[in-house]
Amino acid sequence: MSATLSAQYSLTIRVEIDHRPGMLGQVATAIGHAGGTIGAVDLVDVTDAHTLRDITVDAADQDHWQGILEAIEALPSAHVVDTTDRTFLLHMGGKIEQRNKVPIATRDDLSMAYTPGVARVCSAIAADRDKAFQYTIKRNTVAVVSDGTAVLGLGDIGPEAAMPVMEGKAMLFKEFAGVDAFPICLATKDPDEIVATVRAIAPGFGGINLEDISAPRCFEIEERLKADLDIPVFHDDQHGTAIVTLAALLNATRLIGKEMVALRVVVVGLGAAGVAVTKILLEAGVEHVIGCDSRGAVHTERGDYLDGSMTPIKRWYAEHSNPERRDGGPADVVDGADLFVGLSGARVMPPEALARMNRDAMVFAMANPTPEVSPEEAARYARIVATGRSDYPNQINNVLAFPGIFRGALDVRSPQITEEMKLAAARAIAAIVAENELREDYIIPSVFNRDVAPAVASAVAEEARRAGIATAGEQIGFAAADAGRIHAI
Ligand SMILES: NC(=O)c1ccc[n+]([C@@H]2O[C@H](COP(=O)([O-])OP(=O)(O)OC[C@H]3O[C@@H](n4cnc5c(N)ncnc54)[C@H](O)[C@@H]3O)[C@@H](O)[C@H]2O)c1
Ligand SMILES: O=C(O)C[C@H](O)C(=O)O
Ligand SMILES: [Mg+2]
Repeated sequence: MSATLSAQYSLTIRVEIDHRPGMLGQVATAIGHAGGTIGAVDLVDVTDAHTLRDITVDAADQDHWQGILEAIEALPSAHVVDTTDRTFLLHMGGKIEQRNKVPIATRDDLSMAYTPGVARVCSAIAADRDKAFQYTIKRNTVAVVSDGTAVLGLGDIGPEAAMPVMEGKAMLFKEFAGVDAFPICLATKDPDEIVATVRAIAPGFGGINLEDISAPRCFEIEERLKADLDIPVFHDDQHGTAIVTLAALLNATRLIGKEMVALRVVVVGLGAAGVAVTKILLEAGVEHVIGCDSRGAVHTERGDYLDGSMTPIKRWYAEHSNPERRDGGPADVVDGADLFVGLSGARVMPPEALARMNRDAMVFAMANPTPEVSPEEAARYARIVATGRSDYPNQINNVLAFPGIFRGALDVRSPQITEEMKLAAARAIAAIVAENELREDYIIPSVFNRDVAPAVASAVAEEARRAGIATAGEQIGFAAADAGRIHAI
């Protein structure tokens, strides 16, 4: 079995096995021959005739599961009683919950936390709206808002189906930066309604993280909310991705010894992420980019540019890229490129085409959950390979950015996240990988590196102070989050 085994496809198999010596060994051997790897083995029940065991097995995919189950069933001494998909089990009832920070055990507790005492706090906030940051969850709370239209690379799957991803983002906010985040999935795709809804819920939040809202609506929604609200609004798929991609590229170019200005870059997928990545690369000094949407390379002589049917953001793209006005799909325009950036969908890039890239080629194939080209295949042609996948080195994922970005912005109560704050975040992520640690398979820190979010937070807060947009001087975040509670001062 050459396919990658993954905890994503971890199955607990309840097996009834004849109660005789060596029978468990037969089951284990059958699973091994079918290519599964065994994790935990638990004894559930024993009778004179049988043992009942739960055997946890990692597989490559659902077909592989089937093969493993058939291999067990083929044994005369064993019988599969039940199976549990551990990924679904983990999602049972959702992944997050709300918790209270103060006890409500006595009448006194109640009269302070709730009426009548709470009324004095309400009045104080009514007299000075700013006090909401001091006496409510606002100071540490972010809304993760999606309309379910561009969920990972799964596309428009609707708000209910988007919830597991948004709950996951909320977990990551809490885990890496102590930020309380709420998943909010909206049953509308209308930009006016989304903007009105987010504006209406904003009083309870210290920041708005837009997530998995498809292009081009995401650009307008973010711009309008930024203009309307006095708290940071950040579309993660645009800016989180851009920041992390730039961080990876800063280190990759250091390793191969090329300047940004000399790079020829091909970006495939000109949605939220692809456009934002292009913009940050241009800000960082890249000059030569070709972008491909699903109709091929974008340029100012393409039919939809000439007849005016191209969207405004792609018109901008056409005017800032592809100076030679090259035509064709990703496999055509990748000739002579130094960097391939994929932010489109599964397997859109034929691996052999990567052979026509320049020496020391870099391939960042970032579509989730399945990249544009498998990293194993890309590694045959490219010197540096990165994907959004967690089971391969160089995982480029926006989780390296958004927790620390919001931590830093909340800490200093910055009303916005500026371009300079994004660049500071990218440099902070890149700098986690020390000069002497840089390698082809280590251009970006692990998403589990606990130094990343604090480094990003302090770079972002520092930049906000430098720009004079920090409205609170004290860093309150990590210490308070570690203590599990934030005290009103
Ligand atoms: N690794 C990360 O951190 C990360 C971050 C953000 C997005 N992504 C991934 O990037 C992809 C795009 O996300 P998005 O938020 O920009 O979505 P989006 O819907 O805004 O954009 C996707 C774009 O890809 C284009 N596309 C689809 N198939 C294509 C093809 N064959 N050739 C060229 N273009 C094609 C679509 O037309 C669309 O414009 C998704 O797979 C997502 O999971 C990864
Ligand atoms: O959700 C992720 O893991 C990354 C990104 O936000 C995506 O939409 O793919
Ligand atoms: Mg996303």
